[in-house]
Amino acid sequence: MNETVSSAAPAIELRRATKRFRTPSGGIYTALRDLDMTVEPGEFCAVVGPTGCGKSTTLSLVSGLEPTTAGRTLIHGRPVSGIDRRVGFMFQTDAVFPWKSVLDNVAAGPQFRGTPKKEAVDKARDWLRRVGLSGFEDRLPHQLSGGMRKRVALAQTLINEPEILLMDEPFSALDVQTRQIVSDELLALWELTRPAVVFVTHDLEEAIALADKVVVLTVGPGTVKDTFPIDLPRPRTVQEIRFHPRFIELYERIWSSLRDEVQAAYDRTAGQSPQPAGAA
Ligand SMILES: Nc1ncnc2c1ncn2[C@@H]1O[C@H](COP(=O)(O)OP(=O)(O)OP(=O)(O)O)[C@@H](O)[C@H]1O
Repeated sequence: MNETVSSAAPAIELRRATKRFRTPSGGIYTALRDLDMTVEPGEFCAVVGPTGCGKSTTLSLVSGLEPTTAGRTLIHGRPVSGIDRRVGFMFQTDAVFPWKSVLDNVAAGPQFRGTPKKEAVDKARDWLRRVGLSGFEDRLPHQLSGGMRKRVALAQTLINEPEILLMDEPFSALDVQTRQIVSDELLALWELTRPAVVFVTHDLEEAIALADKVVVLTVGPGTVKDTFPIDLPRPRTVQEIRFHPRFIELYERIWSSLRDEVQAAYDRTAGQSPQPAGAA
């Protein structure tokens, strides 16, 4: 495929993507089935769904951590074949070297990618400034608050200038106020570099406040139930956008789609089998 084709292609495309895992007892478990999803370059997509529906598995396919069993997963029009340098990740738990300073942690990514140390450190200093951590360069990660550690994680991820950013409940360990502040910082930084984002969350308010579209997955095997464009104005402040009348309308519409899936997942775990007969 030539560059013209790939630059016009969506940043991420899952086409009838199916993922089956082998279980410890030798059976097959279908986590995702025929999932179709597209994320355009620069688009912020949030994914919500009940517990165990395959949200993290979807990210694993896009990241190349797990191969797609059937169907296709494409990045910029090309099938994913392993870890791609254009893809950045941010998870619930921070990926830091606990013995390294904040500055060295942020500089580590570019250094691994071959940037000379001085240049990497200068760049790291600049990113720490952007996330409001100037003056904390010499601290060790455990000497920071949870919110500050998240800002380090943002700097660590964005310093590599990913074209695609995969975020798996990145702020769920934070208290509500800190979470909102860090979410605003994420939006401001996203506006600067505009990667395509897939943001997995259990929090529908967070999904609507951040995203350009919200994808609702069904109870497992996960597939796309509905996709809702979020036509709220930008720039947004997550603390305030939730008072917008349109926010409340969107919340009601999306929740009415999500509610049945959440209930079905709950019923399934309340004493029944992990997957209904014949689902695999
Ligand atoms: N490596 C694996 N082997 C077997 N089953 C797996 C594996 N990884 C995930 N699964 C199963 O696939 C299903 C989807 O898991 P996944 O973590 O993607 O769900 P999720 O929607 O992210 O869940 P949660 O909302 O609870 O974080 C789950 O039932 C899980 O147990």
